[in-house]
Amino acid sequence: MAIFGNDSGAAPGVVRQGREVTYPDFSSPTVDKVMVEERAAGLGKRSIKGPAKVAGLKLAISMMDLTTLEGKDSPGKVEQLCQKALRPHERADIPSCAAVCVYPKLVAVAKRAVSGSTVKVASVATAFPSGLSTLAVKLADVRQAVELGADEIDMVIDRGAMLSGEYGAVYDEIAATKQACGRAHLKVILETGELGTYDRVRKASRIAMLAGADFIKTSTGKITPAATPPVTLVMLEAIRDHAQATGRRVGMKPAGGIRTAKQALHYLVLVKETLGDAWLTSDLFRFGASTLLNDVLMQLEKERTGAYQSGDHFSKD
Ligand SMILES: O=C[C@H](O)COP(=O)(O)O
Repeated sequence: MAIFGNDSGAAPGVVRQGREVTYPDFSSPTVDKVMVEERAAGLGKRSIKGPAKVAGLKLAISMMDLTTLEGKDSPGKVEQLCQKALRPHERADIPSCAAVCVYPKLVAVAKRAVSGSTVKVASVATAFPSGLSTLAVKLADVRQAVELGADEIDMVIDRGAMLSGEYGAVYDEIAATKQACGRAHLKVILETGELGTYDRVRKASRIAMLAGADFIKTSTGKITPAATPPVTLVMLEAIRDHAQATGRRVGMKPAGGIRTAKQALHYLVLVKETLGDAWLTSDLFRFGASTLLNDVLMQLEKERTGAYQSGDHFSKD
């Protein structure tokens, strides 16, 4: 892994808009690539069967941000998504999803559709997915989504700034976005597939948490690689260290490319082994996924009936 020449983040005493700004210490440990990949893969080999599998799959549903982020999204599609998040299956023992995740323009539709339920409305904002707008436009995007009723905001970090070592700028933008969120929870998308190294993922996680992130999230789902077990493990370790140092529990959201029940169970094992049972709740762990739900439902029906049902049995995600 690349090791940064100067790992201490923005130097104290940076002058911004005529005043001197002192940043927190952004230094973060170097990640051992081989070890993190081996550990992440090893934790995926656990065999989870029977009641433990059923419990894990139901938990995964209750932690899901059921997502649609397509240019062709419409009020009708979002209403359908909300119905599915509210009641994923006719079986009464299957929980609702944690949230739906939509573009700002569709927040009001989603909010109406889930009103009176526990399902939250999350909105991507800050010129998702590239983030390449001015800060003023990005903050306006956030404020508008919150005014429309978003309970949670999924922002993207400035990857260009992160890659060129402008850590103070990354921090400032997250802190400003947190302020613009008001009562809404902030999830900070690192877009790990563009950060290039685990060391940078680890540092970006630290910067996001220091700047006030309620959750850190791997990816937009718009580029490959998106969420992977090793990159998630790196972020979980950063969350663990932050909690130990500050007492603050930050949540984790792997997102993008998570499509199977088997993958979901693997992520749950990573969380349990790194952060413990305290994080096995939708307040501290979410899956961002557009198509995972049907596979999880199919596996749950298989556990109940002993046979796979055809995909036609489930409404399309
Ligand atoms: O935040 C969630 C992602 O955009 C969903 O990605 P996915 O379509 O690969 O599941």
